[in-house]
Amino acid sequence: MGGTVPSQPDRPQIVVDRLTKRFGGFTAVDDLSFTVDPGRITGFLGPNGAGKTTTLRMLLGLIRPTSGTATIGGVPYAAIAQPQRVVGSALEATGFHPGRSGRNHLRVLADTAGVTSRRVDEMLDLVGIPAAANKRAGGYSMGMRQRLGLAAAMLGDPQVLILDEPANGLDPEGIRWLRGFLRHLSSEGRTILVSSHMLQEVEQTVDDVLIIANGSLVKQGPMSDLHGEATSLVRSSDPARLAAALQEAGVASSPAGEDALTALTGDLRRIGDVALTAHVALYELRAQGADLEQLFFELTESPENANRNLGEAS
Ligand SMILES: Nc1ncnc2c1ncn2[C@@H]1O[C@H](COP(=O)(O)OP(=O)(O)OP(=O)(O)O)[C@@H](O)[C@H]1O
Repeated sequence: MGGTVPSQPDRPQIVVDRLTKRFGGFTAVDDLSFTVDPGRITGFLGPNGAGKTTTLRMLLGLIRPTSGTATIGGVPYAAIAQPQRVVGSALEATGFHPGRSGRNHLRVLADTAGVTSRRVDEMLDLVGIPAAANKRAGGYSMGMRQRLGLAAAMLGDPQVLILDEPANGLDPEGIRWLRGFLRHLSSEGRTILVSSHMLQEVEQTVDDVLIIANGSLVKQGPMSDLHGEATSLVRSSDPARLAAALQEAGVASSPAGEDALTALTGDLRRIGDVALTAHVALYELRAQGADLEQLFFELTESPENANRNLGEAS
């Protein structure tokens, strides 16, 4: 706070550079570096205890790094003049006064952030809990508390959103809603960082992934790189001919029963295009999906194998 305040770029990037946090002799975050780009949803993934929350807390200026830096739009969080207008965050779905209604909770925050109370009602609408606005937040379900947390994060109309496990406690409908919500915000060019301890939970939500284990980065890149590990089941009129055509197109495959192949790609369009060109009729074409659970396990349980497991992906 105080001093000269550098102006924030319109589309701020998050940059974490050699960030380390030790608690006594224990290293929770270990020389971690990554960037998070605007206009994309980035999943910050790792098993329980990997150091995600600790990293987010340093990013939000709540705890001090042992070494390294974390900046948003080029400056540390603490140096941002009106942080709620630049960065919205929801670290955990607690911290609500249980006796206070959702609306009153947001009003208190709106006052602090210098935001009109009209915006409070707009945000309650935005997150889909207007009917619960006057109910005690203490009686909210986990999903409703998550939505209230998102409403709070969005109060200042921030360009950057940092959310810790926002899908926790949401039912499938809630997760689908969250996906649409975040997608809309990222399409407006906002920078969105979302943590999760389950890759599958955010598989269809995020554009990019950052995977950490034991406080260190094991993988950063587009989600499609992980999907690149996928395979597809292809049933067709002429599997041998299709296998040859796929091979020519650089896609390996192996027989999978009578009229089927397993192709080593999750790119269904590509298979469809190759089949069309080869004049092979497709009877079934379905992504079998990378075994994300297995992949996540391999990445986070044996970081030294990460690059090998992911081939060229970086
Ligand atoms: N204040 C603290 N003092 C000591 N150790 C801490 C402190 N905060 C976190 N840790 C430890 O640091 C490690 C990383 O914790 P962190 O909460 O960042 O992990 P996480 O990836 O967010 O996990 P989870 O998904 O369980 O929230 C854990 O082993 C945790 O016990």
